[in-house]
Order: sequence, then structure tokens, then C-alpha cells
Amino acid sequence: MSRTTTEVWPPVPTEAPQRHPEAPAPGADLPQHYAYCFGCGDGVEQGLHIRTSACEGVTIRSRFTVTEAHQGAPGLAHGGLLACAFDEALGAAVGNLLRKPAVTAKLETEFVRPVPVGTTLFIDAHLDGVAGRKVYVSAEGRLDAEDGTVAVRARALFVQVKLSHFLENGRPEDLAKIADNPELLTRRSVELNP
Ligand SMILES: CCCCCCCC(=O)SCCNC(=O)CCNC(=O)[C@H](O)C(C)(C)COP(=O)(O)OP(=O)(O)OC[C@H]1O[C@@H](n2cnc3c(N)ncnc32)[C@H](O)[C@@H]1OP(=O)(O)O
Repeated sequence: MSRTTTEVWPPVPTEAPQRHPEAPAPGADLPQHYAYCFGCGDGVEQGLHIRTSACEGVTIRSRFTVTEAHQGAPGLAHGGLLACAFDEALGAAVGNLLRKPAVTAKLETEFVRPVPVGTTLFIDAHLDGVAGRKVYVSAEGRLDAEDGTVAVRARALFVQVKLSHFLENGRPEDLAKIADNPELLTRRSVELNP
């Protein structure tokens, strides 16, 4: 059976992504973007607590350590949580390198090897192309080292949105918490009025 990564990617003609001049410098560690984000937020005890740093060009590197709270089968990471980790890493690449708000429209994951509890996945995410509001991005996750065995691949379409997407669709009480405590959004990774 063929794998999704053999298909043409990006699936439409695109322009080369341009790293924003104010994108974090290569090597810079990126703070969590929202305290209650399941992917990166410190306010979610059993969350993924992904840590990310900027790389050269249009690439970022995330690290995700699988804990007992992330199991699907005994001692192994749940595939849905691995997909979550990749959504976070892919989104961090789009948000930090292009500095425009965007949301995941489509996410594909390919699970190549089991990922045991205790593993740290090194996830490199790369912007592949931009077509209008559409941003195509892909990632590979390696076991326990930058050059470890590839365990998961993912690719996604993000769509750039206006700030109103979040203001009109977010739960009012959570938006009110941010209005009261802007520190919950610990990083302005994007320009809010693209
Ligand atoms: C630093 C931050 C890290 C964050 C990491 C986490 C990221 C997330 O999890 S975001 C949350 C999950 N995602 C969502 O909730 C998004 C929900 N979906 C939506 O709100 C809308 O469908 C949205 C915004 C994606 C698109 O709607 P809209 O703005 O009306 O645009 P629309 O015209 O439908 O689509 C724009 C383009 O994308 C294409 N498109 C949209 N969805 C898809 C899809 N699933 N497959 C293929 N193409 C798609 C459309 O065909 C269109 O293409 P074209 O410009 O060529 O006509």
C-alpha cells in the first residue's frame, strides 16, 4: 500500500515561504504561546509541554517527551497525541516564521515506528510553500536524537485567518481571562492584523 508521503506535496502550485524579518533568530527558544495550550502550555498539567526553538531558514525544531499520561497501548504513545504534537510543531513553524495567525485546516500523520513512554521525539517542521492564505508545512519526528530513527511524519495545510477568527469563535469566559491577564498569551508570535 502506498504511503501519503509519496503523493505530490504541496498539492497545488506554491511560492517559496519567506521567513519574516522579525522571526525569532536561529537557535532562539520559543516560549509557550498560550498558557492553556494542550501542546505547549505550562498551565495544562498533563499536556504535552512541547519545547521549540527556531532553526535556520524556514524550519523549527520541537522536542516532546512522552509520559505515562500520553499512553494509548501499554507503554506506548497514543497516536492522537502524537498527531497533536505535530499539529503544535507545524503550527509553531507557521506562526513564528511567517508571523501571521493561521489555523490547521488539514493534518495528515504517518506513524512509522512505535513511540515508547520516556522517548523524546525531535520534531523538525519545515514550511514547504505558500499559496495565498494557504500554507503547506511538513515535519518528521525522530526517536531520542536529532539523527534518530524516524518514527512519525506529518504534513498539514494551515489557513491564515484574521484575529476575528479567535474573537468571534473563542469561548467568552476564556477570552475574558486573557483580557484580565494578558500574560496568559506569553508570546505575541504573530502580527495580529495581517
Ligand atoms: C504557535 C501556534 C501553534 C498552534 C498549533 C495548533 C493549531 C491548531 O490546532 S488550530 C485549531 C484547529 N483548526 C481549526 O479549528 C480550524 C477550523 N476551520 C476553520 O475555521 C475554517 O475551515 C478555515 C479557517 C480553516 C478555512 O475557512 P475560510 O477562512 O472560510 O477559508 P476557505 O475559503 O474555506 O478556505 C481557504 C482555502 O483553503 C482551502 N481549504 C480549507 N480547508 C481545506 C481542507 N481541509 N483541505 C484542503 N483545502 C482546504 C480552501 O479550499 C481554500 O482554497 P482556495 O483559496 O484555493 O479557494
